[in-house]
Amino acid sequence: MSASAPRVPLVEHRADVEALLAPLLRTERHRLEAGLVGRVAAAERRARVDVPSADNSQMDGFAVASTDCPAAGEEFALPVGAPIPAGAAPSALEAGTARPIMTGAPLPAGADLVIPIEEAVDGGFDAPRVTLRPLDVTPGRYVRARGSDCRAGDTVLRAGDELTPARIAQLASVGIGDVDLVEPVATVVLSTGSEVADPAGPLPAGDAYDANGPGLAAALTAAGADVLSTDRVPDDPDALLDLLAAYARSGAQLVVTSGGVSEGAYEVVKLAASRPGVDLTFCKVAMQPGGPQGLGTVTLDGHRLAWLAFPGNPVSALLSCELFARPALHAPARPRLRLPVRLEHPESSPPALEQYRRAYVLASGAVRLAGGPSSHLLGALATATALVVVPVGTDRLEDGDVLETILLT
Ligand SMILES: Nc1nc2c(c(=O)[nH]1)N[C@H]1C(S)=C(S)[C@@H](COP(=O)(O)OP(=O)(O)OC[C@H]3O[C@@H](n4cnc5c(N)ncnc54)[C@H](O)[C@@H]3O)O[C@H]1N2
Ligand code: MOO
Repeated sequence: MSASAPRVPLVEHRADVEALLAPLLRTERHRLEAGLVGRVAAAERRARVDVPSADNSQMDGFAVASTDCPAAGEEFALPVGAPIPAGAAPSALEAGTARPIMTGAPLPAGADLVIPIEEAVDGGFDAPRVTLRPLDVTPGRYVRARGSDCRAGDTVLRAGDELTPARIAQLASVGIGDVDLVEPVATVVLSTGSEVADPAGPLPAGDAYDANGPGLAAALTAAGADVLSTDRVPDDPDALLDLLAAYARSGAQLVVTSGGVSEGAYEVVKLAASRPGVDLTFCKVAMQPGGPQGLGTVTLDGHRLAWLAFPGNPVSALLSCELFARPALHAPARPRLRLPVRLEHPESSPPALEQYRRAYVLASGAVRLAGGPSSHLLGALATATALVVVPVGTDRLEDGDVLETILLT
C-alpha cells in the first residue's frame, strides 16, 4: 500500500477480523462443572424451575399464622406442633399452633409468617408450648416466596456471557446441567524480528527481549484461545514460511504474528505475503498505538490458517489483541465507563486517530494517565488498570475532560 493510503476506521478493521475468525469458532455442549469457569456461553439457557421451589423459611424459628399473633412486641403462647426440617413436605399448620421450622424448610399451608427462635421468651423447639414476643408480625416476614430469586423460564444465560462462579452456581440452582460454549481456537503465536531475543538467554547489544510472544500468548489465552506454541523467527521469509507450514500441519487454526508489517526494508510478514499460499492484506488503522495491521490466511500443505499480523511495538501488539482479537474470539466485553481525566497539564492527541492512553482508575472515580502515548512504553501498560479512549477529532486533552474508559481489571 502507498504511504498516503487512507486510514481504515477501527470499527471497520474490527469487523474484518471478526469475519476472518468467525468460521473458526465452534460450539460444543459441556456438562456444567467448576472447570468451565471463565469460559463463554454460545447459547441462551432458561431456568427449569422456580427458585426457591416453594415458599420457605428464611430463619430457624416458628411458622405461625399472622392471624394467631397479637400486635408486634406483645407476648403470647401457642402449643407447638411437629417440627419441619429442610427437605420435609409438611402437613398444614393447625390453627392456633406454632410449628418449629428450619431455614430453607417449606412453609406449611396456613402459615404466613416465621418468628425466629431469638424472639421466643419461654419454651423452644422441644417444648409442648412456646411463648413468643415477636418484634414484627407482618405477613411474609422471614418468608422467602417461591420464585423470588428466579422463575422457571427466566433467561439465566445469554450468548457471550462469561461463566463466573456466581453464574455457575445460579445455573446449577435452576436445574441446568449442561451449557453450550464457544470452543477455544487453536492458536500459535510468532514473534518476528532478527533483533528479538529469547528472554532466557543473553541480550546481544541493541537487541530486545521477546515481550510479544509471552504477552500475546497470555492475552490470547485470557481471551479464550488455546495457545499451542510461542516461537520467534528472524527477518527471513523462508524461515517464517517453514514455521507456518509446521503450524498448519499441527492442527492450528490461527497464527498471530507480531512485527514486520510497517514500511521498512526487512518487513518479514510483508515479504512473506507475496509467497504462494499466503493471502494477506495490510492497512493502517486510524488508531494509535496499533496503526499498521495485516490480516488474511495462509494455506500450506493443504492446511489453511487464519493470520492476524499485529505490529511489533509491544503496546501496539497487546492493544491489537485487546481491540481486535478479543471481540473476534468472543471473549467477554470489558466494562466501559465515561470517566473524567485528571491531568497536571493539557496533553495533545493526533486528531485523525483514535488514541488509546494507558491510565489508572483513582479512588475518586476519575482516571490519571500513566506514561506517554508511545507504543514502546510497556511498563506503563503493565501497571495500568484502564485504557482511556481519546476519540478521533480531539487534538487537546484538558483536566476534567470526560472520556470513554475501558476497565482492564
Ligand atoms: N516509515 C514508517 N515507519 C514506521 C511506521 C510507519 O507508518 N512508517 N509505523 C510505525 C508504527 S506505528 C509501528 S507500530 C511500527 C510497526 O512496525 P513493525 O510491525 O514492522 O514492527 P517491527 O519494526 O518489527 O518492530 C517495531 C518495534 O518493536 C520492537 N519489537 C518487535 N517485536 C518485539 C517483540 N517480540 N518483543 C519486544 N519488542 C519487539 C522492535 O524491536 C521495534 O523496536 O512501525 C513504526 N515505523
Ligand atoms: O501504531 Mo504504532 O503501534 O503507534 O507504534
